[in-house]
Amino acid sequence: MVDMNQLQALFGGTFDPVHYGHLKPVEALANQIGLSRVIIMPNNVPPHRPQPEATSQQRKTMLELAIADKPLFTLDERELRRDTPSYSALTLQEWREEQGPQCPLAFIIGQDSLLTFPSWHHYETILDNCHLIVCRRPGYPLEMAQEEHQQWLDEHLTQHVETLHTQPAGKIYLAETPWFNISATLIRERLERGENCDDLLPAAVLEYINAQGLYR
Ligand SMILES: Nc1ncnc2c1ncn2[C@@H]1O[C@H](COP(=O)(O)OP(=O)(O)OP(=O)(O)O)[C@@H](O)[C@H]1O
Ligand SMILES: O=C(O)c1ccc[n+]([C@@H]2O[C@H](COP(=O)([O-])O)[C@@H](O)[C@H]2O)c1
Repeated sequence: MVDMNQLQALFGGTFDPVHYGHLKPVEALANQIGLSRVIIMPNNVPPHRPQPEATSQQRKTMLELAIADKPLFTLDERELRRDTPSYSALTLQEWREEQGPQCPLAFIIGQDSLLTFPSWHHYETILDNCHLIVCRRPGYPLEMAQEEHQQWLDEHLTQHVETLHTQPAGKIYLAETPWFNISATLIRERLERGENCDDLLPAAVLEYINAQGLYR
């Protein structure tokens, strides 16, 4: 019998700020595939984008507020402790070394991140250390732009949740999570224009943003 509590999942991001498009698909995912815990990991120096508007400390505080009443989530601060680019390949290698070779591990990303994944630092090594679990995101194609990357994706795809719980790494799972048309960019733009964001992120996070005068 498969022990469905073995799989550990890390969810990395910039979270500038954290919003329902991060939290709700991952909560649905946890129910669908059986995750008792998701470890949220904010980056410090995002490798492929400009520096965030909020400081690392502010982004961490917003995450703490967002997950305070959600026991599914815990926070991992390892990337915040490094001043070098937060390369996922390095982080996941380190996590694998801590957890040992047999433990099933996964990295959760959104569909947009899958599309850029082949441009990530040493991307081909990431699947040596973990599975990739991809949440749906509206507005992004389901196919990779280049044929060779589509081939790479096809070679690693699995539709079997059990495989994620029994094999330590190496598979890509496209989860059928609900769509949320929310981005941190949209929230920053709306806040700059003084528009309402009540339905886009947790109230405690919004209160903190207002108290700090962020994204004005
Ligand atoms: N609405 C969403 N649906 C599914 N996945 C999402 C959504 N928003 C973000 N993600 C995923 O969460 C992870 C962290 O995303 P990130 O912190 O960059 O948020 P973002 O909203 O994309 O930010 P920004 O607009 O600043 O680029 C990424 O893997 C991303 O694909
Ligand atoms: O390692 C890389 O080269 C790399 C390139 C782009 C993104 N990432 C990671 O992917 C996660 C989602 O990224 P983002 O930019 O959508 O927040 C986050 O943990 C990033 O640090 C990692």
